[in-house]
Amino acid sequence: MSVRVPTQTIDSEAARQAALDTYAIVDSGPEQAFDDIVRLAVMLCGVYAASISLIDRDRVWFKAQIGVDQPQVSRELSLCNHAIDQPGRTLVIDDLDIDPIPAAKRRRLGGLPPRFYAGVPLLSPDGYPLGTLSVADTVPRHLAAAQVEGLELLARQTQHLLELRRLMLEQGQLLNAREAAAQRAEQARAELQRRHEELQQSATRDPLTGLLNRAAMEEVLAETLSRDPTERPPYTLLLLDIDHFKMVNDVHGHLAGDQALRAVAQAVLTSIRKSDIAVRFGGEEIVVYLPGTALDGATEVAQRIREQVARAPLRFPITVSVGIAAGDPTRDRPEQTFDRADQALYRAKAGGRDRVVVDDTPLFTSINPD
Ligand SMILES: Nc1nc2c(ncn2[C@@H]2O[C@H](COP(=O)(O)OP(=O)(O)OP(=O)(O)O)[C@@H](O)[C@H]2O)c(=O)[nH]1
Repeated sequence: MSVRVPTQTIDSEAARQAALDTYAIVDSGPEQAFDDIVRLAVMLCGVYAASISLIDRDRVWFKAQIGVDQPQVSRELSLCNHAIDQPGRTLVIDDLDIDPIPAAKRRRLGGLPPRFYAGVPLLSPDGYPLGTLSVADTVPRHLAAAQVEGLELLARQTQHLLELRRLMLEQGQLLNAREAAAQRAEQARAELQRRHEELQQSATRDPLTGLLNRAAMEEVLAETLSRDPTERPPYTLLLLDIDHFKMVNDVHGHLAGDQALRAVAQAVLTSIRKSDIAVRFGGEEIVVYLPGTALDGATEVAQRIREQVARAPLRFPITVSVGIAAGDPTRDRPEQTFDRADQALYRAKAGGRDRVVVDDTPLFTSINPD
């Protein structure tokens, strides 16, 4: 790490503090790497005490220390605070009795006042002094040039550790920001999808029964007809109508009629497969399209619906009549199949209602004029 030492002394305490805050290190827990450095400093200089001191607003806090009595001291009482007055230089005072710093008077190392002090300022890459790596003793001392140089090397390693910590914090923040942005994007996408589905639902569903509405049926029909007839499977159509529904409304009221309609729709939905399509075609008329289903299968479905309707939990009994017709896309058009189902329904009504009637027109007579 190359550190640009400012040519002037600290021109802004606020900027210095801001630089320190970017490391989020003050009041953090002990870390082996920092502890190792103060241990090495003690061994290198053969002194009683060493510390990595960080200068916070109005206190000096020790990230790592050996032989220092307090976990933190006020700035006025700190020798390190004095050492950063000249951020680019190591401060060495062999004997504080001869060369006194007022703060030293009230500091204690193992209960005794310090006599020797050497501190290397720790700088941010912008040159702001963050604190010091310092050694101290209760007796006067003199460091050899190699020891001072070694102490400065250890200070540089401490700066590397600080930078590593800041980079990891930034990475973490970046990751968090990215995750938060991805989460927000996903939420927005889900919301859009939900609203789209809601709109789709309201545009294609009959609100009373939840069945597809006629507009949706036209859409499905158009889409189906756009495909090659040979790719479309044969199918059956059920045309279902509630019996004497006018009377249900007249006798029990329109709301009860609505309930009956919902019960019939429910009976239809629980009797068909996912691939089948049920449409509220008119007032109380429901069309069910059963692709790939032959007449006998469709008759079973229709009977199931009839039985379910008969068991519907309503205050009054209701029945349905069903007409069924088979369609073959390679031979007849949908309206022809629909007409045949309608005729079968007519016969069910005429035959006494509450029944299923299958169209018996031989398929080969149903010729597609196109
Ligand atoms: N409650 C309610 N009634 C509806 C709704 N849509 C249509 N109807 C009623 O359904 C009744 C249909 O009656 P008709 O077509 O005369 O037939 P029906 O009384 O069922 O007699 P058949 O079909 O011959 O058994 C009318 O009274 C409509 O008002 C609806 O959404 N809710």
